[in-house]
Amino acid sequence: MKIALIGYGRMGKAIEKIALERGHEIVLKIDVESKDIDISTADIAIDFSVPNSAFGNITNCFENGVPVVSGTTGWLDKYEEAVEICNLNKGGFISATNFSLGVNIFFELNDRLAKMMTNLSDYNISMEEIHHTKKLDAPSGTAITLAEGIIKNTSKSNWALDVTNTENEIPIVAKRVPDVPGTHSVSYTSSIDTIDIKHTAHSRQGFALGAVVAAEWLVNKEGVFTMKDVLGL
Ligand SMILES: NC(=O)C1=CN([C@@H]2O[C@H](COP(=O)(O)OP(=O)(O)OC[C@H]3O[C@@H](n4cnc5c(N)ncnc54)[C@H](OP(=O)(O)O)[C@@H]3O)[C@@H](O)[C@H]2O)C=CC1
Ligand SMILES: O=C(O)C1=N[C@H](C(=O)O)C[C@H](O)C1
Repeated sequence: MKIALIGYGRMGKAIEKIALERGHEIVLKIDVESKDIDISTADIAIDFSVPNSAFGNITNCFENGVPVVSGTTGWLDKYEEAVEICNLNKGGFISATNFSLGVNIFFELNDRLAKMMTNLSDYNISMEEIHHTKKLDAPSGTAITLAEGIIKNTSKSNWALDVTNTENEIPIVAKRVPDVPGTHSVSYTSSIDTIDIKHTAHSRQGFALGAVVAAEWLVNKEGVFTMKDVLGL
């Protein structure tokens, strides 16, 4: 595949390495300085950039017939609008807050646990995410997806950052610690015990490999898909 990388930071570089190892070609590297780029020379674009550029770059791909795998977080309030533009252009799109196999299994586990806890009102839910200090958004996209999984399956109606004692919201604590690739945990605490589930990424390799696998899966397809489709979960 001829891949355009949108964003050539920590993730862009990790994706380049894995894509080359798997026999793909990087034909474009797009960053904030890029001007007059002809994206249509690529078979697919992989976007890991910044929240305020993602929507424009992604929809530009759809308008030029290039499918997109996007991992950028912090812009997803415009996701439905991007989906509409993808469908209008008969494009291909996968956006995921986390491309690693492990986290996608963790998402399933989180949904299942939330279902089991639905009627157990003695337990208080809380979440924590820990990332490196260069991260622009908080809470992480992965934490928001986990919270959405809990909201879908319990009486909680929202999530909130750094709150205590809330009836309807899931409290999320976001910590920033040098060099941490991404750690997420969900806890259910009662006076008797605590149930914790936790995912710890040891590097960015899982995110990058998942994004390249998603691109290989999407390249000749039309439609809007998720990592559940890619992984058959
Ligand atoms: N879904 C997933 O599995 C994962 C998602 N992420 C998400 O991916 C995103 C990128 O993360 P990461 O690589 O660590 O961040 P980096 O800051 O290392 O990389 C972002 C890159 O985007 C570039 N950029 C800035 N403006 C534009 C623009 N207008 N067009 C294109 N590129 C631009 C930056 O360039 P410059 O430095 O010159 O400003 C930088 O090279 C984040 O939103 C992060 O949350 C991260 C890991 C996994
Ligand atoms: O910015 C990061 O680094 C990460 N971002 C994603 C997120 O916001 O969930 C995924 C991963 O945790 C790393």
